[in-house]
Amino acid sequence: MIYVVATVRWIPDGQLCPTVPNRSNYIHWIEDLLSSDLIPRISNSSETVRGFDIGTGANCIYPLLGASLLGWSFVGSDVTDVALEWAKRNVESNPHLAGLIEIRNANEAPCSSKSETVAEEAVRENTSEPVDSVVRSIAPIFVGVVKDSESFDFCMCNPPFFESMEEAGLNPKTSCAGTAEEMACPGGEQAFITHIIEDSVSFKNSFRWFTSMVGRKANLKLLVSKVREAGASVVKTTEFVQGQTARWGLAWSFIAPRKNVIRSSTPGKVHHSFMLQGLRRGNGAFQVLKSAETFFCASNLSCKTDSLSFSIDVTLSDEQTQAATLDGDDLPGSVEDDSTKVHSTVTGASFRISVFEQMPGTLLIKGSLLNKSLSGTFTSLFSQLEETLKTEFVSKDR
Ligand SMILES: C[S@@+](CC[C@H](N)C(=O)[O-])C[C@H]1O[C@@H](n2cnc3c(N)ncnc32)[C@H](O)[C@@H]1O
Repeated sequence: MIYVVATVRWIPDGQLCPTVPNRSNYIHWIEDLLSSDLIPRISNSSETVRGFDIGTGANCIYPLLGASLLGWSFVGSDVTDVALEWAKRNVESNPHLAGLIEIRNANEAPCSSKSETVAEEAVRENTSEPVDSVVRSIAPIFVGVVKDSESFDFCMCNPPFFESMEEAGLNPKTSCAGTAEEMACPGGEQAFITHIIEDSVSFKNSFRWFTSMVGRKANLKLLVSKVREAGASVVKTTEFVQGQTARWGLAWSFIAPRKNVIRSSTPGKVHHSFMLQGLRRGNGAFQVLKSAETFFCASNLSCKTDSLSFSIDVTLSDEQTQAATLDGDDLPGSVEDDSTKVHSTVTGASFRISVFEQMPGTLLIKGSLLNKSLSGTFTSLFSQLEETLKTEFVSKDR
């Protein structure tokens, strides 16, 4: 089991208390985006994945999760003194991660103080100005915060979703603890994310992926069209469901997609995940890991279990690989250019299953194909594993 080896120790009274499973689903979606071969990497990017968290909040939850789970480095921005001060405290209270996380004040960006005053007044007065006019009243997102020479693999954002605290209070699907600055901004999430989209055009070469969480499905549709109007070359969306709360993920990029990426006819992905929620008493990551091992051994697959990292490397023998290939499974995304096709002799296909504890009683099970072959076989085995583990460990009344 990989514990979330970061502590969010400091959250002042009234500030947003983060629910971890939804936050880590967003992180893992970004991980999938980064590992997809849809768009190339930014050429000058280093080995360590670098992210920018817009509105990191007092809890600094995304940088702490991303750094502890995946070793990513982050710049986290915010605009309120409370958020900036407490985010720094949270980073300092995790000395093993401190070198990976930098907190920046977006209000120190040029021309921000006037905008902030307008924005704060609008939230206080609960004005419902048209989105386009309030967008300009939101403090800078990237301008003056991202340095000229910098590049990031992605940005992420959990935006202030509402126009006012009254609106936040009316939404039964929202756990509303949080201050006005955290939860609301003039124009709500639509204006905030529109601001990110507009800024992203000027910073198109500084980020590989721009992403944001979206709280309302109706806004998602609208924002997708704004992203297209802005000239993005790739747009992706997803849905995150956690208990009663649904959120959506929006991602876009201005980098040209790889030319002639041909998907093989076999459907399959290189990463899969599912959650085990409401584990029966007495069960935890260790029992789930052992049960997953038994499942693969029973299918005559070779397993190497690492109880320290709570992962299993599963390998198909050459014969099993050849048999699956003959059954029609192939490379998930063979790259073809005009003149050459990449052929591959598939041997010893393998994948890794990892068990992460999200919170007591909730585990995230992740599967990653290690050598990108036999994605169809991997997909099918992973969905059988999901069914087996859910039947064994999760109460039926959930
Ligand atoms: C909903 S909270 C998210 C906090 C944290 N990321 C989380 O997921 O719990 C939104 C945050 O955005 C910050 N914020 C508002 N305008 C901003 C801007 N222009 N740049 C950076 N942060 C901003 C707020 O102060 C608040 O901390």
